[in-house]
Amino acid sequence: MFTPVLTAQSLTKTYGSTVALAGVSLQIGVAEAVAVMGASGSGKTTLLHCLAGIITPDNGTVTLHAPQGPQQVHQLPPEGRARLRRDHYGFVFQQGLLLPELTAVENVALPLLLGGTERRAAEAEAARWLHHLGLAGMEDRRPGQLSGGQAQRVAVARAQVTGPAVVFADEPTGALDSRTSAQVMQALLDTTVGAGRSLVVVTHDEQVAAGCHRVVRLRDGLVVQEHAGGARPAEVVA
Ligand SMILES: Nc1ncnc2c1ncn2[C@@H]1O[C@H](COP(=O)(O)OP(=O)(O)OP(=O)(O)O)[C@@H](O)[C@H]1O
Repeated sequence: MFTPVLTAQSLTKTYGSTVALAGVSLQIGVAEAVAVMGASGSGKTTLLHCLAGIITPDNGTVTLHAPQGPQQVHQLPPEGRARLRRDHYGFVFQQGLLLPELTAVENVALPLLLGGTERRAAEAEAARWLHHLGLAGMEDRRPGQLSGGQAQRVAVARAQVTGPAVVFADEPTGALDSRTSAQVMQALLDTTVGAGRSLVVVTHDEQVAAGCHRVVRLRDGLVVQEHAGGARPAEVVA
């Protein structure tokens, strides 16, 4: 049975005369991995940012089906969207966006500290995630002392540490070779859909999309194709 975690309806967004989204409707299911693909400029990042409450659409609605009731993401003021992102979402970007002056464990602990968790507990939980992602022993390294794949796994750990309902990833493997890319994508899938969470991943990489349940293709700000990816729910849902 398909249970939606996120519902977007008729999203539009323009920047001056550029139409980034021309009316996109999309549902993301609980424990579903959805790849968003399309040519450069087709609106992928704009869609991800609308779903994630980073920006608001000009028109249309985004509803997060949170345990405490539906949240109208598009109507929230900036501070409400910031809270929603902190409480319900995780993020992984192409370059990881780790803070260079913090160690791996401090980077991963950061979302918990911002949410009010005490430092010792936050760092213990962060270390647990690093261990889970095969990074035991790297806790005290700074991002500059990690390989690209290791840094991305730290970013995956940071996205998961608060137990978000949905993880958004924008080209999470874009800077990696294909073998490392496959490992990072597997880590993302294991820690999201493998734990009952949802994943929305913007990618140009067909291999990454093949690991998802569903692939949505955009052109000129519209969904022009939607088809199953390579993953079957029964294989990845714990
Ligand atoms: N902040 C902005 N200001 C002006 N135009 C923007 C802005 N953000 C996006 N755009 C424009 O909106 C359109 C869609 O951009 P978007 O980044 O969503 O595309 P994309 O599919 O993610 O592209 P890419 O694959 O190159 O990252 C593009 O024409 C882009 O130039």
